[in-house]
Amino acid sequence: MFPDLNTGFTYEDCKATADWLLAQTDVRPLVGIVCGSGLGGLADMLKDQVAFNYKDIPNFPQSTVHGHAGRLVFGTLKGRDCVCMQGRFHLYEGYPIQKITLPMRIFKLLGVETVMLTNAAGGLNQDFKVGDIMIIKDHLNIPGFAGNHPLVGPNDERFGVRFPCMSDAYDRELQQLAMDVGHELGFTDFLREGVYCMLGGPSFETIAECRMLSKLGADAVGMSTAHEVVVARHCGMRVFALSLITNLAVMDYDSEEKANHEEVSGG
Ligand SMILES: O=P(O)(O)O[C@@H]1C[C@H](O)[C@@H](CO)O1
Ligand SMILES: Nc1nc2[nH]cnc2c(=O)[nH]1
Repeated sequence: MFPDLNTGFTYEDCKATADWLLAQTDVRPLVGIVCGSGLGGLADMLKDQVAFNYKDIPNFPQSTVHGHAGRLVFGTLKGRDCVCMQGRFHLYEGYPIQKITLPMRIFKLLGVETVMLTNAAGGLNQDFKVGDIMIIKDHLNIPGFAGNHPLVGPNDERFGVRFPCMSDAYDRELQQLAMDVGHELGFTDFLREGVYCMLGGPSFETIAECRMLSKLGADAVGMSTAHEVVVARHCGMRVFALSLITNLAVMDYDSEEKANHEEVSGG
């Protein structure tokens, strides 16, 4: 089920994959998009699509999660060349973290300059409602704290430096632009900003864990994005990211609410 589990993520491997893709399409994307759980419909907005199933792309992992179609879609959005991952990879699927972040390096080698990531997340901030959209301003990379970090291992300087800075991980100009456009479009009531906390999953959080994460400063919790952001920033791409708040984290022992993937992925 998981071919090439521990291989296929060196610079040469990533270059071979990027060159293979560039040979099959005239699209030269400057923007790369990652669709979170249940958000794959974003890819359908691309015009003049050229799409590849992940299973046909050399070195690519396969999507194993319901709500992640497993297609890389090239096309145009408002006349701009884009590439879109209709489905991403998560730590809990069993792949090494270097493998699940490989698409960020392939984006870079395709010519992508800006990455836009989306995810489904549980709201920890007591002011949040289901359906809110949170512009991510920062993250807590909890697997990274424990050493499960995508940049562990030999550093290839062709991608980036050994010790990349992360205090500017989320591009402030893009955050402000999104906020301004959101207000203009009348999204003020459900547009938020906050800190996203990545956990490994696949279990949802206990009540004590949710309370702890909230005290640590997280506004939303999920199982993705931070590892991709670290790799995208390491190789110098600009990053913008959004969480769709699909459920509210259970913080109270009297609550009857239970997080579940159907609610998160919209089906
Ligand atoms: O890919 P994302 O982060 O949107 O997926 C979220 C987190 C888990 O993979 C899943 C939980 O239902 O949705
Ligand atoms: N870990 C986690 N991931 C999610 N993805 C969507 N909702 C949640 C949640 O409540 N917790």
